[in-house]
Amino acid sequence: MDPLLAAELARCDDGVTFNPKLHHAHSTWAKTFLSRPDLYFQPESLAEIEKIVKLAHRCHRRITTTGSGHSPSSLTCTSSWLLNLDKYNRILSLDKSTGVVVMQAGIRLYQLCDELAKYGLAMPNLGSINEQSIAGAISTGTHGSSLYHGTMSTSVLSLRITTADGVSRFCSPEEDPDLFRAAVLSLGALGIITEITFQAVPEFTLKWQQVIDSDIKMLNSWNKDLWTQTEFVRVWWYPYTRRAVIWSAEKTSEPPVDPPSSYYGGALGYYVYHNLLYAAQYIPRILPWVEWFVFGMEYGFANGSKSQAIQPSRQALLMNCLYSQFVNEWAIPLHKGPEALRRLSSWLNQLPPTDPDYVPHNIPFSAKDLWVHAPVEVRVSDNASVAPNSRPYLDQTVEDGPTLYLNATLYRPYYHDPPCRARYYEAFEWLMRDLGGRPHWAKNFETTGEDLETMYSDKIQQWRKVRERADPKGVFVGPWHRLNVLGSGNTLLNEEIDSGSIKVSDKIVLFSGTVSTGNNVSKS
Ligand SMILES: Cc1cc2nc3c(=O)[nH]c(=O)nc-3n(C[C@H](O)[C@H](O)[C@H](O)COP(=O)(O)OP(=O)(O)OC[C@H]3O[C@@H](n4cnc5c(N)ncnc54)[C@H](O)[C@@H]3O)c2cc1C
Ligand SMILES: O=C1O[C@H](CO)C(O)=C1O
Repeated sequence: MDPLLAAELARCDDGVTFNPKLHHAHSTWAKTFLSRPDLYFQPESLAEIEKIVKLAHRCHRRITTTGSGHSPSSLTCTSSWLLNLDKYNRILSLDKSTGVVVMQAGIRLYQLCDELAKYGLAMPNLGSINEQSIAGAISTGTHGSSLYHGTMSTSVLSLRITTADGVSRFCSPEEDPDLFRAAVLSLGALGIITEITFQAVPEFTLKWQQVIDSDIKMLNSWNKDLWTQTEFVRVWWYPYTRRAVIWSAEKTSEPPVDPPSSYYGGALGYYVYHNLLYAAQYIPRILPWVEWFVFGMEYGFANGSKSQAIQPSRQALLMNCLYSQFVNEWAIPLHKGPEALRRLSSWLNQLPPTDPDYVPHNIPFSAKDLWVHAPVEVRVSDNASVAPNSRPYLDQTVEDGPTLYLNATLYRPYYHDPPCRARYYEAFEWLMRDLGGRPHWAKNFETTGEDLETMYSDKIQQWRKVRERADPKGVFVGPWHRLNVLGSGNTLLNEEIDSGSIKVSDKIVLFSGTVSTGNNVSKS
């Protein structure tokens, strides 16, 4: 054991458990980053959490908190101390009449949804999955897809956070609003969120339908009723076939109806798709055909094909995210959506000016010989009406209007990096920046801290000020934070410089051979 830690432990003989695990391996869900923390903690009480923080502080160690490791970037990677709240996940109180629920912050969203359902309550919205912890989900700005809802953090009424001095503090829009606005989207860099008070809603059932059609039809309805036709709407856009799946859902009191099943929709489709993507690693030019075939088989080859079902919201809002993937998601003003998709299509498809869908894309990178499996997830959210004293400083959504999220997904068949990713993402991010966008904090963006600083201007400065007050020595700061949100200031006493994260690439078979990237986190 580290002699400094041994001495500090001997000094604080307080009977509180301090029980780290050694040799823990932590990886992101997509297995794009792997790290081996020195010590791994799963505390079961607040006293344990506070003790870990105090000891880290005194021993000049950094603490990273991870929920379910679903952030696709290296945000949760560390070679120092890693803490997870899976055993600190109980509901503390629940008021059925007001929908106000207080919970320990490690609770996973599926556990929360199950608990709420017992009392006739639900989360107002969900993203694609329910694996995340509530603290992890709010800490990166997780969102679903609805113009009638904001990001998940907009349902947080107050929270409790253990800051670097080992003291747990409450904050809300009324009580220490600065701390609240910094902590409600903190990227783990302020402290350990231990408790969350959340506004749930009466449980609801959704009647959804999914229609596949031409993308032009979708773009033409953009400014009419595409996003307002029902409370929840999301779109998957397939650029090579120029088609789109529109999923829309409305509350109903009708009895449940299971989604339709088809011989292809289950395991068969899953493996066929996976293996076709794998084949495309060797022959990338088949990707437009793969897109046509896979989505034709899944949703129908004819435009206008439909499917529908009626399910509880906690099932209906989820989707199967399939395989390991890179995700590069940006928030741009909603009204710029048609321009964004048309320019991306013109670039990706290298459309000639004679093509009816052609627009000048102005993207300064070539798409020649570039083949990517490029379904783009198209979603919306609206934080514009959130009161200024509760809006997160690092909120990536559009300040004064509805937000469009474009998510450039790239699957990694059997954990192999797809070809052309670097050039595709360079072009995609260039376009997103050109349209005034900001990246989703959790995802695989390449834009650097300097650009981010410009995008957030005074807000990032305000966030830093509160962060410094909560954690002056950098107990919660690692290389991802330094690169993306902390700027070029002095290295802090506890700050982790070498994360020890390991980059996993297609040259390496996962876990049977890995390469350390040396002193700094490197993006996979
Ligand atoms: C398959 C898949 C689907 C997804 N779908 C969506 C989606 O639909 N919409 C969307 O917006 N995002 C989506 N995401 C991203 C995901 O919601 C976020 O990455 C989320 O932050 C993950 O939560 P987590 O519990 O796994 O947290 P982690 O990834 O483990 O951590 C995320 C951040 O939270 C911090 N953190 C975690 N717990 C605490 C705590 N107790 N106190 C302080 N800080 C803490 C961590 O330090 C880190 O900075 C998806 C990701 C995947 C892999
Ligand atoms: O990060 C994400 O992954 C899925 C897409 O597969 C999703 O909806 C995200 O957001």
